[in-house]
Amino acid sequence: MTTTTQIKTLVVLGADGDLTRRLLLPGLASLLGSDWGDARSIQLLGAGLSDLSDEQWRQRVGDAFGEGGAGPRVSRTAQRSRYRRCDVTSVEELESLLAECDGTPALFFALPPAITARACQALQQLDLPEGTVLAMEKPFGTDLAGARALNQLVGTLVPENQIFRVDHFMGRSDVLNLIGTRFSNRLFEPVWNNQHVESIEIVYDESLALEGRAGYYDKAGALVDMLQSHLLQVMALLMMEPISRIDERDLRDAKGQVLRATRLRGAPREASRRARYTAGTLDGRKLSAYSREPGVDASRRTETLAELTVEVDTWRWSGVPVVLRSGKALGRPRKEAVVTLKPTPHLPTGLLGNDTSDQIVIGFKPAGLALHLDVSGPGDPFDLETVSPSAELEAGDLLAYGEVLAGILDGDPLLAVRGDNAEECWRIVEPVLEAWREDKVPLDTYAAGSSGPSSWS
Ligand SMILES: O=C1O[C@H](COP(=O)(O)O)[C@@H](O)[C@H](O)[C@H]1O
Repeated sequence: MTTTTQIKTLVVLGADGDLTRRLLLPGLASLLGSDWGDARSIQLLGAGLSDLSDEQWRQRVGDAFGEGGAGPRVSRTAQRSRYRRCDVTSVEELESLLAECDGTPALFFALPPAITARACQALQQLDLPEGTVLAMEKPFGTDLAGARALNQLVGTLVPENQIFRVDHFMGRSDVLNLIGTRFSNRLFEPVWNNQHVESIEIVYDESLALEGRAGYYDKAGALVDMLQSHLLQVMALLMMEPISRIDERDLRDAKGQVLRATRLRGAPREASRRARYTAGTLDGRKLSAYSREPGVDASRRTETLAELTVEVDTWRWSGVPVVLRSGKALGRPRKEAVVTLKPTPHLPTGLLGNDTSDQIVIGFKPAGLALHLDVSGPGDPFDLETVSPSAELEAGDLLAYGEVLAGILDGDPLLAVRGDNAEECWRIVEPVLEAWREDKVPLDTYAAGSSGPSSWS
């Protein structure tokens, strides 16, 4: 179900922050420059603690818009946008901000969870215009109890379908491709179960290091930054039951069913690994150890590489290990979901088999699709070798944040994370967070630029 009121003003709370500049504004520019922008216009109102004049703000918007796509419509929105200095935890200041909105607003909280919660408490004192939409960045809360409390709080402000818990992976065409690939080809569904699948791996290994984000990252770590949010969403799309239609209810119900059935494959000691990078060389660039990065509190023991093995307890998936892994400063970036099939029940005697398993690989950044199959090799036709027919896929027209913003501004929560699903993601990782806090799982190390701890291979 979507809201019927049209959003007229996008209010960015935390407009002076890094996320707004790096992701949100370029995403908005890509949306305004698309067909969507032909039919719709939007007022942009930035709010933050910095003292910025409208002119300074417009300059920032113009620069960030330049990264998402220029064009007259895009520059017009930048030139008309306004900025207000605002303490978002103050009822009076929020009230004046809302009074400046033209028509129904979408409030985008580009803020840490604790400030978002305080801003929502302040909003409880105000009457929000009918149809107001609230959009919140990840992480949604900092643990299960926090996510539950935040869900209750935002639930007092607007109905669930007007709450957009943003996960930009859900706006990425290479991730949404999981739906198209799975459900528009007969090839995959018959083997998409524990009778045929041996294991699943969802990996997002990045060569990016901290990129000046210590203030946020050091408190989150790889597990919360990537697995708790993005990779569990990818897993839910990859493993959900076929849906009847692309609508928010079908899709979010199907994802929820997977998430509710997901548990760690054993105790955290067996089902999780963590590591942190030490000094090394990446793409010819010398990187210092994570612990020596400006803004890092070494005593916090934040991991920069996290791995979890989970299982989805359903008839379809029971017994299949699912490995989720993501890390920073890795020498061999690898961003993909790999479905490994079981060996055939019998290889005809006389056929010299490869001992590799068939695999279906769905690539993210770059988007792609590959199959690894055994076929007759050169020379002796009964001596098999592995081939990998593959296709590179084009990226979608919109940046991920553009896609996500389209949903927010149209009031369609299809790509947003529903409250119950956000809580499930915390429930899944909570035992690991606790075990890591209590140091029950060793913190391994790897050199920046390597492919991870040597003991992991
Ligand atoms: O949300 C995040 O995602 C990025 C990876 O996503 P991408 O679309 O930029 O490839 C990750 O680098 C960052 O740490 C995390 O906060």
